[in-house]
Amino acid sequence: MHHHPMHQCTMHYHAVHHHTVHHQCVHHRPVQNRPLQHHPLHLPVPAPRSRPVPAMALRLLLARALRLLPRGAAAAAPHRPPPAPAGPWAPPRPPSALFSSFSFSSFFRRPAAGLAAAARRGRRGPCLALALGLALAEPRLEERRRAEAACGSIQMVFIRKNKAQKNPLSSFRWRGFRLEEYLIGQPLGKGCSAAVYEAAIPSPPDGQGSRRLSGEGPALGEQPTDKPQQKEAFPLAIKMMWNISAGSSSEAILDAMGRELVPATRTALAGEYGAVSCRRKPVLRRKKLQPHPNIIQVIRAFTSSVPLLPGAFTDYPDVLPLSLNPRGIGHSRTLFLVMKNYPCTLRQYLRDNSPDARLSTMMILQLLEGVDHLVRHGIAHRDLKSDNILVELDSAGCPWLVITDFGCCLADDSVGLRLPFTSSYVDRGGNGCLMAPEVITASPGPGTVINYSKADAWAVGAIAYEILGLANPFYGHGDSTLESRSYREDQLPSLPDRVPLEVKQVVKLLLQRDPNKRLSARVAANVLHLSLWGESVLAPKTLKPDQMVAWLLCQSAATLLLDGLVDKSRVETKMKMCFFANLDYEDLWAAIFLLLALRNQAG
Ligand SMILES: Nc1ncnc2c1ncn2[C@@H]1O[C@H](COP(=O)(O)OP(=O)(O)OP(=O)(O)O)[C@@H](O)[C@H]1O
Repeated sequence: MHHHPMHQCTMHYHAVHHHTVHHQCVHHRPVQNRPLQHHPLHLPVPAPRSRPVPAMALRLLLARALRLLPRGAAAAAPHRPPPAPAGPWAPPRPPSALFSSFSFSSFFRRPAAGLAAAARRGRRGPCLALALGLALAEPRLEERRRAEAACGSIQMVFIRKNKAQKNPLSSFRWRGFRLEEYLIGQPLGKGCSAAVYEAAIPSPPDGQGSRRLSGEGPALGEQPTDKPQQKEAFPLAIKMMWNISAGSSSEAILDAMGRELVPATRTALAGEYGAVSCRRKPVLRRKKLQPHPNIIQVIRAFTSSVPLLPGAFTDYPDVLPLSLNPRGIGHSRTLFLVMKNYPCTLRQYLRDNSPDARLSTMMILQLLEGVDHLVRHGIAHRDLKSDNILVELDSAGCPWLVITDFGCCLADDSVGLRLPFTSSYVDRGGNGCLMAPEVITASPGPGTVINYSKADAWAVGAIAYEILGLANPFYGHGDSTLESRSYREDQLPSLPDRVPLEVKQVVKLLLQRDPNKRLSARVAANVLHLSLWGESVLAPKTLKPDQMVAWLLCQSAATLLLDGLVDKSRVETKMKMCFFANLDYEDLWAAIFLLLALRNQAG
C-alpha cells in the first residue's frame, strides 16, 4: 500500500475505523486486513449506541479527555491575541521544498532521524535549523501520548455522530422505487450523459400544481411558478441517464452506469437493484461510501422505460428511444437516480454572488472535506467542476456545498486509487481541463499506473480560483489560459489581496504539479480549519500538546453543544464535526506546523 509521508498510521485510527465505519479501504492508513488490536494508549471502545443524546456525548467526551489531561491544563486553554509568527517554527525554506525533502511526522517523532534522512538527500543546512527549532518544541513522550489518546477519544465521539443527511424521502420508507410514483416537473439541468428534472412524490396521491408522469410533460406555455414555492412542491431531483450503449436489462444498465450509484444510500437500492446487486455481488464491486455532509446522497435508484419529459425533443432528441423519436438511438430503458433538489450549482451560485473571504474559505474547505472523505474510501471523483457541485444555503446563509455526479469516478475495489493505464482505451475520467498533471500527462503502457490519490485535490485548487472570484485559470482559450499538461507553477495567477495569506498558500500547494509536493486534501483541510477557528491554538510561542488538547476540548464541546442544542444545519458546525471525526495527533501537529511555517514564510 502507498504510504503517505504526512500520515503516520496509528493503531488508534485502526481501532476507531474498524469499530465504527466498517469500510474496506482507508487510504493512506496502512491498516487493511489487520486484526483489530487494542492499543495500550487507547481507551476501550464502547459498543455503539443507537442514538447518543448530545448531552451524553458531551459528558462522555469531557470525562474521557479530562482524565487524560494533567491538572491545570484545561484551565490553561489558550486565549491570546493572534500570533506573531513564532521563532522556533521558522521554516528555513519554501514550503514546496519542505514537502519534497522530508516527512513532517518523522520530525515530530524523532527530529534527529528526520534530519538524518534530509541530510542524506543533501539538504542538511536548512533542515538543521528546522530540526533544532522543532527539537525545542518537541513534547515529552508521555505528554504526547496523552495528547494522542485525547485526540483518539474526541475522534471516536465524532465518528459515531456521522449520520446520513436527512433526506426528503425519509418519511416515504417503502415508496419511490418506481418511476410511476413520481410527479415530474421542469428540467433542472443537463450534462453530457443525463437530464435532471424536479420531482415529487405526491401525498395524497393526486397532488396539485404538478402532474402525474405517465409520459406527458406539462402543458406548453404554462407559466412557471415562482422559485421558492416550486422548490417546496418539488423537493426531489430525478436524473434520467441517457442510455445509448448499455443494453436494456437492469443488470446491463447497472454494469454500465454503476458508478452513479457510488453515493447511493443503502435503502436507495432496496427496490429492483437490491435484488440485482445481491445476486451479482462480485460483478457489482461497488465501493460503499459512508454519508458525508459534502457528498450527494442518491436516495432512490431504479430502471424504467424512458418517458417523454419536458424539453426532450429540443434538448436531447437523439438519445430518445425509437418509440419516442424515429431518429433516436437510445435504448428503451434506462437508469433513474433520485436526489434532493438543490437550489443551484456552484457555477450558478458564483455567477450571482461574491462570497467574502471567510465564506470562500469555508467553501474551499467543504470541497476538501468531501474529497478527503472520498480518498479515505479509495474513491476518486475525477470530474470535479463547478457544475458538479450543488449549493444550498444553511440557516446562517452560508453556502453548503455538495459534490455530485459520480458518473466518471474511480471506485474499484481491486485497484483502489491506482489505475493501471495499460492502453489509451482505459478511461481516465471526465473533464480534460481539470485533469491533474499526473493524469493528463500519463502515457499508456504495460507498467503505467495512474495514482489518483491527489488528483481531486488538484481540481479543488483550480476551482478555488472561481470561488475566490477569479476565472478558473485552466478554462478558456486565450493566451492567459493554462493547460494542466504543461503549466508552470509560477504561471498561476495571483489571488486578490483580500484572500487570507494561508488560503493563497493552500491553493498554491494544491496546484503543485508534482503530487509528492502537493498537499493532500486532509492536510489542506486541516490548515484551513486552523486558519478559520484555530487562532488561539496557534498563539503560544511554544505550543505544548496539553495546550492543544485543552483547545480541542473547548472546541469539540462547543461543537457538540451547537450541533445538539442550537442548530443542526449549520455548515460551520458540520465542518467542525468533520475536523474532529478526522482528528489525528500527528496530522494536526503537522498542520499547525505547516500553517505557522506558511505565515512565517510570508511575513
Ligand atoms: N440534485 C440536483 N438538484 C438540482 N439540480 C441538479 C441536481 N443534480 C443535477 N442537477 C442539475 O443538472 C445538471 C446536470 O447534472 P449532472 O452533472 O449530474 O449530469 P451529467 O450528464 O452526469 O453531467 P456531466 O456532463 O458532468 O457528465 C447539473 O449541472 C445541475 O444543473
